[in-house]
Amino acid sequence: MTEELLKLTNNVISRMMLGEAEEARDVVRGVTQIFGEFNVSDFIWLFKKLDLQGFQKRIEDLFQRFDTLVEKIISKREEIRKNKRVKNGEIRDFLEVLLDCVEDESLEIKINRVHIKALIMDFFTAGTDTTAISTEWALVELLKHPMLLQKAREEINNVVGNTRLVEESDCLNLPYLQAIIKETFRLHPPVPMVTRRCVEDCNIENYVIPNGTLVFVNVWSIGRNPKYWENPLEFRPERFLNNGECDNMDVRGQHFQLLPFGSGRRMCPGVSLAIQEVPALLGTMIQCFDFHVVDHKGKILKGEDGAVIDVSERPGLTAPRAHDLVCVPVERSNCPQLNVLAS
Ligand code: HEM
Repeated sequence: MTEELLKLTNNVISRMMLGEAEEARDVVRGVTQIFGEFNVSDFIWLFKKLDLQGFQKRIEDLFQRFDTLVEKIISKREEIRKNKRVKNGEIRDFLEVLLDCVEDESLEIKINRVHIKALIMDFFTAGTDTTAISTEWALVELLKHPMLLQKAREEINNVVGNTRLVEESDCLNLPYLQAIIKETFRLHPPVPMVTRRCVEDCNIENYVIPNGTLVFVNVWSIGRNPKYWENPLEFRPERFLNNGECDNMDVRGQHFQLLPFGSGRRMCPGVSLAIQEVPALLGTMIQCFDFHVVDHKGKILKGEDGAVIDVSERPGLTAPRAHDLVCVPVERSNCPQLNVLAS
């Protein structure tokens, strides 16, 4: 499941940006992993110039692989643009818009090929792993709590029915599904730490934080703090519901006890996309499939056994599961796709 979800979110971002599905998964996982690793040379001045853990070589290798991939895509598109006239009303992808900007002499802020590559890298890194991780954690929690899964399915069945798939536009009418996703963001924020650079000396509760300090906001720990959350380690989507409707706590950085997308002007610019993509994806999956989880010995876990699914995390810029989620999706008998085929 881990691999398939990453493939899917990679394809979504790739088709929006580049108009085609390009394989950047391995590079993206490599980048997010290296971001979170402890580099001795960053902390011990004497070792500053030594690359004791081989980071430099890994970074250069990732850079080369990504650069070759994007260079090939941009060159191919430039060739196509030479021979093509833009038609009115034509839907254009992100790369097309950026290449227009490179050619536009009148722009106040000029952008060049290096900027385009950086933006593509940024969006791949920030928008694929995060979305896949959120969906995977939500699915894991539902598999561990079959009653909640059942409730989510009933809601989908009542609101959407079984003649069509869940769509993004349905999500507003699926408060329980939304609560599941908020609860997943609380317990398993895909980006566990948000960083800020202190721009002036300040004093917080008698701690002096000098100008220039890099400050880490531990979003993961805030989401599990009993000061803000009742029984914080319990996965309970109901905490976000008020008389069956979504409460007013959102994930857009206004409620500081829940900051999966950060806050302020550097908060995640992909939030609007993510909060449509994750529920639509999770909703469709639980609408269409039952999942039989396979443990690390290859044994299929059923019923109560599902509760033992491992929930340890792997460190990095993002916080994915330490072990891939391996499960067998079994098509449900009243799956909308089957119904469409039968009619
Ligand atoms: C569930 C999905 C996602 C989560 C949890 C998430 C979370 C975050 C967080 C916590 C930050 C740092 C914010 C801060 O410092 O205050 C961030 C930054 C960013 N995100 Fe997301 N993100 C997600 C999806 C996306 C998507 C789909 C895109 C793009 C299509 C995206 C693009 C970005 C970019 C470009 C930045 C850097 C912004 C900057 O430094 O100014 N993210 N994201």
